[in-house]
Amino acid sequence: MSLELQQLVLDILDKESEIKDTRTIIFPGESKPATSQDAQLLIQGALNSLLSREIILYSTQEILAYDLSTEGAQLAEQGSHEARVWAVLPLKGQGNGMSIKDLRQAVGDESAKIGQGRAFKSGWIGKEGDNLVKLIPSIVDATREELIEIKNTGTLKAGEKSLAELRKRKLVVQKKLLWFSVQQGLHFSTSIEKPETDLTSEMLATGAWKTSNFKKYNFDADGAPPNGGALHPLLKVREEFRNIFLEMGFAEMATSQYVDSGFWNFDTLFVPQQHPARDLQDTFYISDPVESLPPPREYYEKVKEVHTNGGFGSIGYRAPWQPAESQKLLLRTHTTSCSSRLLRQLATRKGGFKPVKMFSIDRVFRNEAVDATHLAEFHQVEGVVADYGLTLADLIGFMQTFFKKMGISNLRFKPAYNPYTEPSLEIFAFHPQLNKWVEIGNSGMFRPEMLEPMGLPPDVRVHGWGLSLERPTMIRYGINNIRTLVGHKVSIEGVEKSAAVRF
Ligand SMILES: N[C@@H](Cc1ccccc1)C(=O)O
Repeated sequence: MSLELQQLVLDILDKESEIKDTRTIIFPGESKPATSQDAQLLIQGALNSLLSREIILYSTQEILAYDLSTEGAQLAEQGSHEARVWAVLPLKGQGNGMSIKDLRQAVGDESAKIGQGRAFKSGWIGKEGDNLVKLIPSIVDATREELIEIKNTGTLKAGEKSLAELRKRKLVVQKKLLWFSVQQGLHFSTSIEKPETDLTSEMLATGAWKTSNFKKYNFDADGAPPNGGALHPLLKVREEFRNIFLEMGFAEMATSQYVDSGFWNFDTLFVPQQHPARDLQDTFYISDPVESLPPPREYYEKVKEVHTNGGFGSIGYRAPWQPAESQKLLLRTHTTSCSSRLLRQLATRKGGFKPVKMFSIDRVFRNEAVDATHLAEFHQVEGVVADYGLTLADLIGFMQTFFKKMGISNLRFKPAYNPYTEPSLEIFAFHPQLNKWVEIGNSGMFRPEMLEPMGLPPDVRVHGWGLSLERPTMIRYGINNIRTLVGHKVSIEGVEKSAAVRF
């Protein structure tokens, strides 16, 4: 229809150079002009399309008009309430009149109620005893006539007063009527060419773009809403953890080294060089380059000494030291390598050691067989507190506050082993759906063998705790298979099930 209408408008404009009032347009196949508002809106659609190509110009004209309400439309059809009351009553002097009950039956409750009053006032009806009679043999139903006039013309010749009265009676409503005046535009032509909307590679290759007519870009049009752009669940949960740490007065530490040396990832943490976790099966070693730059000499010597011969009350591992182990390049297996760097910085900073609370949330890598609960790369959330005279009770207190802010208040701690902490505690929380205690993190007080070679004062205690970002994210979003978090969703039933019980 729009194309047909566009053509019609152009043909009229071609003949008459202007359309003053679009309500004069006769639609194809019709005999009368399309004066209705619906027709004008159709015309507006066609005009907009022509306007966008500057084929025409148009201005919008607006008038206030009146229309019948539902009740008004009904009265226009059946007659006003008062006329209907008058019509059913017998004329005075012919019989005994009609009882109110019979009147109600004849015209309905509403017409009987409203119509009686108005008919009395106009002197159309009167009483004969308890009954009603009509007083005059004929009436003019002015209300109905006015309503019909409004229906046909949108207004009343009789003027404002009658209109106001009908509006008060809620028989008519006001509405805006639109129509348009149209002129020829800059690119006026009577043939409608469908303009190109895209510049294609074919047009470029053939040179057709030079003569093509392109649709003007409409910078005011609302774009299609994109359905992407949401944050990944891991990022949302990371933000929650970050906020908890910030609320507790922690600052974020630097975690930029995905690739680190055996020295920072293991040696500084007093992880023995023969520890199974260093094994190729658990750690991704870098093949090119194989070696890191040499570690800071003086510190390196202290770390080596504590590993091989002990010190600070420790007897060390008394195992042969292999410098090559320290300089192996690897993908960090935990963010505790970053905590170690941070602590060494604190020990050597110019103004001397100051207590800190720091956290990190970042990616780590382990050479693990991928299954529903394990990935070869995941994220760790780690908190570290360094201060004078901290005790195990402080660590437990910190973790209780931290996990409470995550909505987990029922914690248990189990003695565990980390090469770099003593005592070490695994953190368990009660999972109400699984109805059992599940491990949610690992923690401990860093050993003197780790802290003292760094040069931290001997009465400084450091404790830390760590957990994965993936596990709480999976719980929060009801995800059973960790692979769902990193792309393709694998849903092998057995895998999903075992993942669910393992939390
Ligand atoms: N690095 C430990 C977590 C941890 C951090 C700090 C202290 C103790 C433990 C892990 O990978 O699980």
